[in-house]
Amino acid sequence: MMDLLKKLPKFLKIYILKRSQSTLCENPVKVAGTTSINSSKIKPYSEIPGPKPIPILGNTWRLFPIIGQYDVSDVAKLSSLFYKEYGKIVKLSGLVGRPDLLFIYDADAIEKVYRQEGPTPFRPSMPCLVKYKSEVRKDFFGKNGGVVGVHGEPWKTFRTKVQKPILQLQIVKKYVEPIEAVTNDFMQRMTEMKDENSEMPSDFDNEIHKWALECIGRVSLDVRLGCLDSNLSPNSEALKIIEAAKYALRNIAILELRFPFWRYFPTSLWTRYVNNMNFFVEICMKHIDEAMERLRQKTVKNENDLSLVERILASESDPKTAYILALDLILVGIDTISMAVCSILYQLATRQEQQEKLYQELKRILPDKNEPLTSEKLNDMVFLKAFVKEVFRMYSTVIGNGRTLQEDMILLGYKVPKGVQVVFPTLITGSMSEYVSEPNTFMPERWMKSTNETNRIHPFASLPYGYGARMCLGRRFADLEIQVLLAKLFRSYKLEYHHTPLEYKVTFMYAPDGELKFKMIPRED
Ligand code: HEM
Repeated sequence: MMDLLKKLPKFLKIYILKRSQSTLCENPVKVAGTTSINSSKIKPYSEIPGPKPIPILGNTWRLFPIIGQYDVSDVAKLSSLFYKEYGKIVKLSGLVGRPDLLFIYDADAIEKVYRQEGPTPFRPSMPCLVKYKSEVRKDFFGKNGGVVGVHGEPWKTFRTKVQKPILQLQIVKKYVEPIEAVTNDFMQRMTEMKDENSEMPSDFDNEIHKWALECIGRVSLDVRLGCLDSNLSPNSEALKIIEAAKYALRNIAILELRFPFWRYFPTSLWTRYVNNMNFFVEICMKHIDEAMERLRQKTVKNENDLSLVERILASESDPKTAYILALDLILVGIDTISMAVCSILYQLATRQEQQEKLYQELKRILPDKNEPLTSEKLNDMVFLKAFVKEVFRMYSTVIGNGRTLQEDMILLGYKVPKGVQVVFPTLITGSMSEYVSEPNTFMPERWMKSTNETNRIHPFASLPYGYGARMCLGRRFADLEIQVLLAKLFRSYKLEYHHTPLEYKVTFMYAPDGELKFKMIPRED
């Protein structure tokens, strides 16, 4: 078109350009989620379908850790009902004291929001934590609030300081051995815990939680916390940490699900929450100070020899960055991963054929089951990684993500004002036939390179770790921890499940709801 224009006489060029500008409003414009739409047909926000505001709903919808505003008890079902009843865009308004929620079940529209989120994306966060960081302990956090529950420039400044080391493959690779050591202790504990039928106890999920806690302690505090020891005394720091971890994150749901009295006066649950958070701040300071002392005593300070914590300490004059980073990683890096592991283990234990495939892959890469892991060996475990991705697609642990719009935007033909909280229901979009072929078939192979071209997956339909500048900061460590656990466990043992099939539910995250009494059978070779 431009080439053609160049060849025309000047007066004709001016005429054509003016005409095209004057008719711009009538021209089709590209709108996320549709092919094109006439801009005069863009519909007002008020016309977006959705349930009529019911005041009581406002009391049940509360912020959900990490991803935004959700009713913790049945959001997965509710989200699916919304889609069936209203279609690809659903507005939930009339929420008491909070902005509207806009659910979008369209991978193109999700892509548009992510791509236009700007340099400081805004993810709605847990109000409890926001209050704790910005009011209760303002003295400690000041302007250095970390990444979770922090927005705008303070978020960007902190994230820029820490994201290079935490996402650098060279650094993550260093943790294969330490995470393997934690995992060996966990497997030892599993063998001690199994009953006369070789089954795990009914609270096995708690043990997985301790493994996750031990892993995150090793990464963010440079220490073995000792949570996997079999005989923890009631006064031990490890036991206190295990208890506090439950209140720091899991019980946030209770605080935020009910009417938020804690916003107005300190309820007993709120006081407990604050005390637990204070305890975590102390733990982080104590272990980071010890790491700093070790670093001071190191004679050779070659950057490549430093741990994650040491790198942060070496690059910052104030240890506060390391304290606060550790706190944030602990807050969001335990339940996410432990619930994901519960789900992956359940899927493997109930899909014997696929477990056998995994075992064959592991046997090929690790002929001797006792040989140590390396990052190269983990890289070769393509079926293992594909299996995890498929679990995330069909049973997304974090069932969605969200962004608060910082600018007005046209989404699916509607003008959406800034300030609205857009929800991306990953759990639903990951199983929509227009984005994923054969969505209801559990097929890890779809994630493997060799799979044929007819296998489609829209890149924004299933994003377990989010996307863009605000994407999960711990994703490389999360992947590593999951891979190490699966490689070690399934190379040496077979897991079976012989009880009533479990339903998935959003209790805190999306995970099988019930006792994970896996039978653990040693592999002969
Ligand atoms: C399977 C386990 C995990 C899942 C599914 C998961 C998922 C997510 C998601 C969806 C987000 C929001 C991203 C966005 O807004 O685009 C997030 C944020 C975050 N995650 Fe993870 N995560 C996992 C494990 C971890 C672990 C182990 C850590 C710590 C080592 C961690 C640290 C963080 C942090 C610090 C953020 C906030 C980032 C920011 O706001 O700048 N996550 N995660």
